[in-house]
Amino acid sequence: MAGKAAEAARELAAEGVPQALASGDSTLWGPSAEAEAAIRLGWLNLPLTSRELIPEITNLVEKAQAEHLDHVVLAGMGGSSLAPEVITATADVPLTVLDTTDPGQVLRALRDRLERTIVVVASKSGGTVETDSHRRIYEQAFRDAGIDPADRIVVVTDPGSPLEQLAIDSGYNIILADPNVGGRYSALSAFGLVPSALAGADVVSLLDEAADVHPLLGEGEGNPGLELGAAIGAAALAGRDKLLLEDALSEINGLPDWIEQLIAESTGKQGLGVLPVVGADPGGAGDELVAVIGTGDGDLRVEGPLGAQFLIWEYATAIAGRLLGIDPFDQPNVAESKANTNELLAAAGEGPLPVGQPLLTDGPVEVYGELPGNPKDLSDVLTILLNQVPGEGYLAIMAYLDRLAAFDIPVAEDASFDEMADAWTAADPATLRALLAVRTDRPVTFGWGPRFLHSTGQYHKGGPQNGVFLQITGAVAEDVPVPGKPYTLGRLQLAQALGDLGALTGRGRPAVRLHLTDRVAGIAHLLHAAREV
Ligand SMILES: O=P(O)(O)OC[C@H]1O[C@H](O)[C@H](O)[C@@H](O)[C@@H]1O
Repeated sequence: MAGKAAEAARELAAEGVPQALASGDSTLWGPSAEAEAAIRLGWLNLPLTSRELIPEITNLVEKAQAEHLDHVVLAGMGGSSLAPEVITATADVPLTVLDTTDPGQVLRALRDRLERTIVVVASKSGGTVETDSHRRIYEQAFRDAGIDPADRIVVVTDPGSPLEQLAIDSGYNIILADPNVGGRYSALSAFGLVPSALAGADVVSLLDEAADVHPLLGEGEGNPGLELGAAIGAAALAGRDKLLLEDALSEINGLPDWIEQLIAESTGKQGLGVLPVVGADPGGAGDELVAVIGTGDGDLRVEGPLGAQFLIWEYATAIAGRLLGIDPFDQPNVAESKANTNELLAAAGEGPLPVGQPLLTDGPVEVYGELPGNPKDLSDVLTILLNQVPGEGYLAIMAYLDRLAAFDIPVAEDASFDEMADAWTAADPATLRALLAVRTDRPVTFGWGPRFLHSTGQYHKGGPQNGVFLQITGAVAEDVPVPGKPYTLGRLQLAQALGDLGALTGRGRPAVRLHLTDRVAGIAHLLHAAREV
């Protein structure tokens, strides 16, 4: 394997690819990708060009500090929030990220220090429904509290987007991003820097870290981006196309979630692609490739501080894309689930969404979908799904739930940290990943919906068709209207789940939806059923 990676890197160097990529050559991915690539390579120079933003960002930060706005909320999906999440977690500064349509999770943010809240509305396209909904909800909440939204909303978007126009009309602070950078490559652009700086992270150091590796990107030797991209691309071509991302020993917090979007959306298309697997222990399957961030054992190790990591992984993804023969800058299948969601909402009008009849009900969990083998209960359903995963395939769990709800679980006042952690784990739907992973030698992934729709969702629909899908939705206790729209967040969330389910079943993939009629009891029941064999 190491030999194949080195050979691929040598060949790429002999063809002059590193120099061409570093100088922004848009022809590297073939004629059909050229037009898109021509407007998508700006990320290569962000360590230098983003410095122009620093005075503007510093002004914004000083103004927010002067007004004591210390609760920073970021509304943004995919590339518009994943990088700030890692940057702030690594810098250990608080940032509330809204990349959900879960009413409970949005209400938690809304009810937290509104009088000291500043909201960054970040959307490259300016048309993303989740972000648009969050903006509407916060505008209303500020007005209801007698606060002028123009004093509290900062917009980050591309020049010319509908959101820019709206922000101008509304008198919002606007920071424009470099339009020649795609969403998932935008970590070092205004999308990564503005919310992170407001939250208190040192973004100049981040740019410095990236600038340190920048000169290496044109090199044929000693180029970490070339080596990583050649290793990922050569491994995938040889059938090792499940990329396990390990960061347990790293000082960088949460980078695998950002890498997941970059790799899954960039490579998962035309029936090809590399599946990132986050949070899993290596299972020894023949198609696994283990990449370690910082220190630890794996097939690949990527060293360096966060700013450098961003640039190296972006460059590596562009290189892997060339080796795989795909366009690493488009996301052709993401729109499909969005279109399904819009159609479902429009067709239902004010009536109920077409959820269908449950196949079975097991306590607080309803099971929707078609399955072979006549399952009698939830335990049977999970066993059948695991058995359906093909030899080269994977199981994807997709939870359209509140990802912070587990922390609401009551714990005894004198509980130790370990006891608290056990209580959270027992209430966390994400625990299902590990419980099912021990029952199969195939990778099991976990994504929060709709967040993953802007990440691995592309791979699920555009990559190799060997996934098996387990959706989880939940009853809504308290819903949130979206001002100016005919739907609530809860309705949008369910329509998103159904829209994606339709896209998956339409491809003939096995997919079921588990609906928790009582969320807390349903998660406990589900985790219990997953333990039974
Ligand atoms: O920044 P936005 O235009 O709102 O886009 C947010 C996300 O939306 C889409 O789903 C794309 O597939 C992602 O790559 C992007 O990061």
